[in-house]
Amino acid sequence: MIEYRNLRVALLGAGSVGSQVARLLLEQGDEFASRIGARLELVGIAVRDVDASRDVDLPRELFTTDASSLILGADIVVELMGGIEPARGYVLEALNSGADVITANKALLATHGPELFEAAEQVGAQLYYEAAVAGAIPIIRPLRDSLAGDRINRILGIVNGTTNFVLDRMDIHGETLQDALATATDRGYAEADPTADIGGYDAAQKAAILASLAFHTTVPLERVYREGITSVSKAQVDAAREAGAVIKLLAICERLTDRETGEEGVSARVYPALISRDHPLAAVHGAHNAVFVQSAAAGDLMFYGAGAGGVETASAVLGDVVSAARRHVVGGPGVAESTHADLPVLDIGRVVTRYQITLDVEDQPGVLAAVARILSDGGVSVETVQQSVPSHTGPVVIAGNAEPSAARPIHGGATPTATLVIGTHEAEEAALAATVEALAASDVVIAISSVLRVEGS
Ligand SMILES: NC(=O)C1=CN([C@@H]2O[C@H](COP(=O)(O)OP(=O)(O)OC[C@H]3O[C@@H](n4cnc5c(N)ncnc54)[C@H](O)[C@@H]3O)[C@@H](O)[C@H]2O)C=CC1
Ligand SMILES: N[C@@H](CC=O)C(=O)O
Ligand code: NA
Repeated sequence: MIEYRNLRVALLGAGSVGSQVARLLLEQGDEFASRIGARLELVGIAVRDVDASRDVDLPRELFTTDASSLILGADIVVELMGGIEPARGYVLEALNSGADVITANKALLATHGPELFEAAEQVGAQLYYEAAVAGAIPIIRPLRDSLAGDRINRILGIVNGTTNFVLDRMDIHGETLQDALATATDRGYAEADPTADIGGYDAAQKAAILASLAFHTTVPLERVYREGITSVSKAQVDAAREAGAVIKLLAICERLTDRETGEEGVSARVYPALISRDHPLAAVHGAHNAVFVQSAAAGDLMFYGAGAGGVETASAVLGDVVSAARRHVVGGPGVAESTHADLPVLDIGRVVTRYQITLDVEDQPGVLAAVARILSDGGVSVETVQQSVPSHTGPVVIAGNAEPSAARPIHGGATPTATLVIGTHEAEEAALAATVEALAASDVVIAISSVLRVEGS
């Protein structure tokens, strides 16, 4: 027997995710009422254009362009518009009025999170955001609640569905980045501006959110090192496959000790990296995501599932709606953000990982020794070297995200060339970058065609 009054839900946005949330709220009203002990009443849906065509058939009378009026008097506001403004203003309006807010907006959380959490705390409202990281996969709640008694040391994951879809298509079907991105956009995986996906911005926002939660430290978005996938070439994808590896866009958040100062800090970074085909992350296909969490007591945990997609993401949003609604009905404490550790966020230069450097050299006696000397002088220790002859002279890439520069001509055009693929042991990023510059400046090196980090050992 339901006695609690109806809970008024205002929905902002009816795109890929919002339209599915609205459909499920309407279709599963009785089921939700039983789970919550109160009926959820969808009071309206704010959109830019009430007459726009939508994939989902929803009652026209629910639509409005007046978001502020909807927010007024709502118990729960679901923000699925995306972007910073006006979403930020509406979320603040909702929180200040005492409504709980559910959002999937990682761009907003990663840039204005502290302001929003503060506003929520002031009035005792709650801000829920399970859908903001890794779509349908439960990862926010496990980090915030289930692992609240543990110490998280590292998070390694694929957290952007669009780029995983694109890299997968480039790898398996030989598609171009542009064609694969068009399909991802059609399927509702991509952001309104897909540059956010392929430029690594979306993954960086998620890394900032994950690192902040995991390390009880506010990690500002601008301290997250970011490289997207726009410079990943077909040649790199093909070479990775031939070598039994695959390129994935990874988000990595970890505790680090600065080798120079001994200071403990955290690092959050996003870049395309090589991982072995044997690694479980290599088996994450399409728009799926996977997040590995390494913690002191629980050990290794893996979270896997749909990282993007309208109906899949709606699941995470509705989970938050039900939680918020149950809090209205049965009470209980909310969850405050925990940033007490306040650890420094370390620069990318302090990160330690392995690398694969592919370079074209003159095929002459002594060249290998000269290359080995440059690496050793730079403090970068070589694990493997493979050589093939002949080679092309591709563009020079000085660092992972640097713009390619023109290859130097081979004098006289007759010098035989060879391609060296060097795998390094772990090295500090700063040492590696300086060594790659020294290699590029060396007379024996014709071109550096690829520098990739190697993760997941
Ligand atoms: N599509 C996906 O797979 C996932 C999306 N998200 C996040 O969910 C949010 C929504 O994403 P999508 O549904 O894909 O976006 P979308 O672009 O498909 O839909 C956005 C909706 O918001 C409305 N809207 C936008 N600006 C507005 C404004 N100024 N005033 C009124 N209405 C406005 C639009 O009319 C549209 O109905 C974003 O924050 C996105 O990052 C999170 C996880 C997965
Ligand atoms: N554009 C995002 C959507 C989910 O967050 C992605 O592709 O992962
Ligand atoms: Na999630």
